[in-house]
Amino acid sequence: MKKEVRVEDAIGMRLAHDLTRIVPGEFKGRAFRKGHVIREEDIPALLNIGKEHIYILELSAGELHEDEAAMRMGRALCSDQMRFEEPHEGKVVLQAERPGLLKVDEERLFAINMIDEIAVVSRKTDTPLQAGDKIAGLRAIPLTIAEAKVAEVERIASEGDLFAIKPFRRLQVGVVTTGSEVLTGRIEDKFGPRVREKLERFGSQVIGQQIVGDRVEDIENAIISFQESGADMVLCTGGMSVDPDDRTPGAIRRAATEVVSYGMPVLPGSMMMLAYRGEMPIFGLPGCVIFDEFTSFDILLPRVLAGERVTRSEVARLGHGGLL
Ligand SMILES: Nc1nc2c(c(=O)[nH]1)N[C@H]1C(S)=C(S)[C@@H](COP(=O)(O)OP(=O)(O)OC[C@H]3O[C@@H](n4cnc5c(N)ncnc54)[C@H](O)[C@@H]3O)O[C@H]1N2
Ligand code: MOO
Repeated sequence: MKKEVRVEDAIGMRLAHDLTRIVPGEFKGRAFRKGHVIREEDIPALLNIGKEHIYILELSAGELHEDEAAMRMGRALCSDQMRFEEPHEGKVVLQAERPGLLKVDEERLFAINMIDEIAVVSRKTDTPLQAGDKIAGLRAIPLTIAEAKVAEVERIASEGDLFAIKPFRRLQVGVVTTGSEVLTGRIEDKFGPRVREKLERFGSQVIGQQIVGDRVEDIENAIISFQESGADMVLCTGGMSVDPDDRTPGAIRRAATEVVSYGMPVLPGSMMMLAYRGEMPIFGLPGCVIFDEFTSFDILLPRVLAGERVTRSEVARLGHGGLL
């Protein structure tokens, strides 16, 4: 049961929920905490955030306060390597405790959000996470909610992890840089530092870089020699498009035992190639990876680092939302 009381008459009463203040561009957050006992000096501040009335609450059996509902959903959905804190403004946030690739069971998330008055809002599956990153926000929509709805969330959650974090492997990576302009020293190599920085963010490292020209055999041999000297992955840079000097795709084809895809429905990064030589992934990185902050490489690299073997049909699915 909830009853409305004018703020002027509410001195000495307890707030039934957190109250939010928003100042555009400056502040959005909790102005008053649930349970706060209203004092005479609070009244102007309450009126300033538009509260002329407050609720006085008496929960009936089978009814939960929004904070209790959020806490119970937090406990049900928090899996390994995640944490959450007490609710703020009726919402609990799940956060990653370690870096890794987020996996979301999309169908069961959908089932939970089909429960009326429940909102479980997550990052997209396959999002790379750093420690401390948010994974999901959980809340009941009304101030009080039927306990049965929260129990249904708990039932769906008990079928297995709705959210999981796959750790990143720490790979030893070889870089094969193609292009006569780099080999002859006409221009300075910009690919090496670029991919080194991307890999280090995930805890992997470049064990060597071979600067070769545009000859197919040289590119192929460089890939094979990296594998023989213990590389877990090889990145080939440049020479991925349609000029007569663009020989990298052909060389990767010769070194590979499986070509997953040459070309991806992602822009930028449509000229990227992914292949495997045995278990070792080989990427062909087009020139845009030096230039653009986020490309198809940034979509696939975290998945490969999390130990997933990417398939052709998964690549094809990237077209939806692939215009970055
Ligand atoms: N007619 C077409 N033009 C282009 C196509 C196409 O399909 N048809 N594809 C476009 C796409 S997409 C990309 S991305 C770019 C570049 O593709 P490439 O991987 O073939 O890049 P390169 O030709 O090797 O080099 C382009 C540019 O970048 C410079 N470069 C290359 N490597 C390095 C390096 N290690 N350090 C610094 N700079 C480097 C190179 O000198 C060129 O200036 O093609 C589009 N065009
Ligand atoms: O599509 Mo390219 O490989 O710019 O980006």
